[in-house]
Amino acid sequence: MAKASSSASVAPIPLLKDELDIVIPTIRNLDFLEQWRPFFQSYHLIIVQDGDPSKIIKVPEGFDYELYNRNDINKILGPKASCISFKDSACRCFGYMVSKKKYIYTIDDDCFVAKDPTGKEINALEQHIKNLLSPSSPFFFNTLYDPYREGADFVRGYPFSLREGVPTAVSHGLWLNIPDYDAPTQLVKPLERNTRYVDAVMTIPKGTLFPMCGMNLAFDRELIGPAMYFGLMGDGQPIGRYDDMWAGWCTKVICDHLGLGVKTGLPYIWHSKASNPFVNLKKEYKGIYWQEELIPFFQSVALPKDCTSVQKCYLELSKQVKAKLGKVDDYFNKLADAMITWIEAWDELNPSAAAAAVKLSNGSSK
Ligand SMILES: O=c1ccn([C@@H]2O[C@H](COP(=O)(O)OP(=O)(O)O[C@H]3O[C@@H](CO)[C@H](O)[C@H]3O)[C@@H](O)[C@H]2O)c(=O)[nH]1
Ligand SMILES: [Mn+2]
Repeated sequence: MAKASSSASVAPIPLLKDELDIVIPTIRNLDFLEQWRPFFQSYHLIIVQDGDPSKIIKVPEGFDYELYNRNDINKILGPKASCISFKDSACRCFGYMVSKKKYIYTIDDDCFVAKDPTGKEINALEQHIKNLLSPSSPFFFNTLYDPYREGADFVRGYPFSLREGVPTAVSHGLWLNIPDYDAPTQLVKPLERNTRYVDAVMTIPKGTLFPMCGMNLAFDRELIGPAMYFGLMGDGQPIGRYDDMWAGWCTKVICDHLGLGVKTGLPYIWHSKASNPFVNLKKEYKGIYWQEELIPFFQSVALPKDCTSVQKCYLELSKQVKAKLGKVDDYFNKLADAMITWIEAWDELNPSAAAAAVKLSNGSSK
């Protein structure tokens, strides 16, 4: 007898629907959400409005969101608001701090739904969630890339003792169309577009830094949230467009120390707008030569064994920034202080997580 099978077309419940916030930094109306509606509508949005707080940001109907402008940030954080950048996408990290969810996805408002080589629309959020919910393999490189992916596995010679992997803290997505190039590269190659879709997700090996871009990024807020400070950028600061880079370097050395994983690759988004390369050059230029000292610094960072929580790691990192980078430029002394303010503000807004971190540090979590 033919097997009767009827399944009412019940829409699957979006993964992590009540455990993930979408954080969007913005200076413009959020019409871009229309394209993301099928993928984002079930999730709560945290909109961080930068620039003039009196400007009204239009959000399309039907989205569940909270919006914070500069007045709100100042009211909530008081003097500690000084650690949140103004007039730079770095302001987005305020959204990470006020969220109460386990996971964060952050996306820029000029990023749209991309299509894979078959022409299918990419649900970037779903792929990030898959990346975060499956382990990472930072201690030994798997040449077939993500071994936990459908149709892949660990290759011959991969130690079985390492195949359990470690928890994934960060999922770093990529971009079709406008690549995230620095200003000099953008100036030299104004027409270059990224058309290459690489069907891979890989763990960034332990001990290796990477240039983390904030425009299509997800992370486990409970595992690594306090390290995702996007620094002092924009208005009144000597540098911009190094917010996500700074956060990525701090995050990676702390993930390496705590045995957490960072993945990069899928999903892709469609980055639609090239920001002005001349404006970008003005923002970036100090970072372009400073980073020649910053990278060796992060490569040489050693965190003490008793740094068992992200907060403790981050405060230790702040000390080392002051001691070793303060002589590069006084900006790093200010940044080191702002790193401390960020942790104080984070713990103030997240007291239970802070208490758990202290318990962990005192080893009293037995
Ligand atoms: O002063 C500002 C400027 C912009 N924003 C919001 O931030 C993101 C990114 O802005 P935009 O797409 O205009 O700039 P890009 O150069 O493409 O951004 C890339 O460089 C990084 C700079 O840090 C950024 O993370 C990358 O994505 C948009 O949502 C703007 O609305 C802002 O909040 N304040
Ligand atoms: Mn952009």
